[in-house]
Parts: sequence; structure tokens; C-alpha cells
Amino acid sequence: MSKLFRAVIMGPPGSGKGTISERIAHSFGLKHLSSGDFVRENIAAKTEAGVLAKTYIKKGLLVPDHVMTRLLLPRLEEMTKYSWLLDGFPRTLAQAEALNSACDLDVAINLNIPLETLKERLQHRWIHPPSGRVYNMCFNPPHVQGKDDITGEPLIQQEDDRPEALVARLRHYKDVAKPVIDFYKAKGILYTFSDTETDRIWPNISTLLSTKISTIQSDARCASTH
Ligand SMILES: Nc1ncnc2c1ncn2[C@@H]1O[C@H](COP(=O)(O)OP(=O)(O)OP(=O)(O)O)[C@@H](O)[C@H]1O
Ligand SMILES: Nc1nc2c(ncn2[C@@H]2O[C@H](COP(=O)(O)OP(=O)(O)O)[C@@H](O)[C@H]2O)c(=O)[nH]1
Repeated sequence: MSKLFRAVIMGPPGSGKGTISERIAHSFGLKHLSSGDFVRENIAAKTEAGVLAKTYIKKGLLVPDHVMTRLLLPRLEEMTKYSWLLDGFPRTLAQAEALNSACDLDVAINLNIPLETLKERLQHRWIHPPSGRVYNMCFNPPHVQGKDDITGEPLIQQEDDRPEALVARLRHYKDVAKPVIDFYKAKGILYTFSDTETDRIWPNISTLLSTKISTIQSDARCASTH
């Protein structure tokens, strides 16, 4: 059996994690696990973690590490037979250490996108909350303005995507993300991509993953023949 491939994708709000995760899932057959989707599911299901998480999200805060880890790790245990890409977790060093004790990662993708680009993108970001599907009036508009392509349900703009809310989010992101980036750099699995366009970053990420995944599969074949 070929060895499984596990990766995380990190980056500030609006950096393209969700957009690139969908392309990776589609191109490489990895499961796209989004911490934001897991949070929304728990909120919709009114689980204990969901009810607690909602109080933080309403204030534009991150969910506390112990709540997020308790919410996420059981979901990863359901995925032991799959290769996956984790989007939106870890966001703190405590989360990265909790994940590290649960499983080994092959790649940590880090998106380094300029502030002005993030502001521009988030001003035009519309989402369909029940599915987490993401649109952008400039980059990938819905077929019908304001409506989700699949369900026709209304799209919304997130409160904390407003430019004035973004500066605070970005400052907080930088403070909590640096130890995580250093953690993966020290493990030798960090790959950082800097550009203003996803379509220019995508070929480089695709090449990296093609190389990494084929290397893992050939190693697994060698191991199984010895
Ligand atoms: N790893 C995490 N740790 C703590 N809170 C999280 C984590 N992942 C998601 N959340 C909480 O869930 C909310 C929704 O997550 P989601 O990733 O969908 O939105 P977001 O953080 O605004 O993402 P984006 O980076 O696309 O702007 C976040 O704002 C945050 O409060
Ligand atoms: N103009 C433009 N918008 C983009 C690009 N890549 C992603 N977007 C849009 O920018 C917003 C943020 O992307 P998203 O994947 O949600 O980023 P995330 O917050 O890191 O998950 C969304 O509306 C995307 O559709 C790009 O290269 N150019």
C-alpha cells in the first residue's frame, strides 16, 4: 500500500488557502480538511465545542487552542486511511505541537501575500456559509451575482473581511503564525510561496506536491519489495 501523504496549508486571511486547497484536493486526490468548516459544522450541530466556539467567532477571535484541538483531532482519527491537506489548522504553536503528537506531516505550505493584495481580495470575497464555498467578484465570480452556484442560496460578506477589521486580524495572525512557521522550518518541511496571484503560485505548488508525492510512493514501493 502506498504511504499516505499529509500536508498543511497556512497563510493570512485572504491569502488563498481555501482556493489553493480546492485545487490541490482536485489535482492530487487529497481530502481537503478545513478547520473553518469543522467549526461551522459544530456550530450548526450545536455541539458543546460549537456553542463555545461561536462565542469567540462572534467577537472576531480565534477559538481557544484546547477547544480547537478537541474539535479537530477526533476528525483526523477518522482519516487515518486517507491522504489529506489540512487548511486553517494549526494556527498557533500549541496547535502545531498537538498535531505533531497525533501524526507526521510531509509538507507545510506557507502563503506569503502582500497586505494590499489581501485587502483587495477580501473586499470582494463572498461566501456561501453552509458550504464554505468562496467567490470573488474579480477573481471567481458566481454565475448569478449574490447567489451560490450549486444551491442558488444567498452569498454573504464576512464582517471581519472589512478593511478596518483586517489590519487587527493580520497583526494577530503575524504574532501567532511566526512560531508555527519556525516550527515547520526547523522540521525541514516548510515551503513558502510569495506572489500576488494564485494562478502564478499554483504551478509551483503543483510541482512541489507532484515531486513529494511521487517520492513517497516510490519509497513505499522500494520498502514493500525489500
Ligand atoms: N485553527 C484554528 N484555531 C482557532 N480558531 C480557528 C481555527 N480555524 C478556524 N478558527 C475559527 O473559525 C473561524 C472561521 O474559520 P475560517 O478559516 O473559515 O475563517 P477565517 O479565519 O476568517 O479564514 P480566512 O483565513 O479564510 O479569512 C475563524 O475566524 C476562527 O475564529
Ligand atoms: N483577485 C484575486 N483574488 C483571489 C486570488 N486567489 C484567491 N482570490 C480570492 O481572494 C479571496 C481569498 O481567497 P481564500 O481562498 O478565501 O483565502 P483564505 O482566506 O486564505 O482561505 C477569495 O474571494 C478568493 O476567491 C487571486 O489570485 N486574485
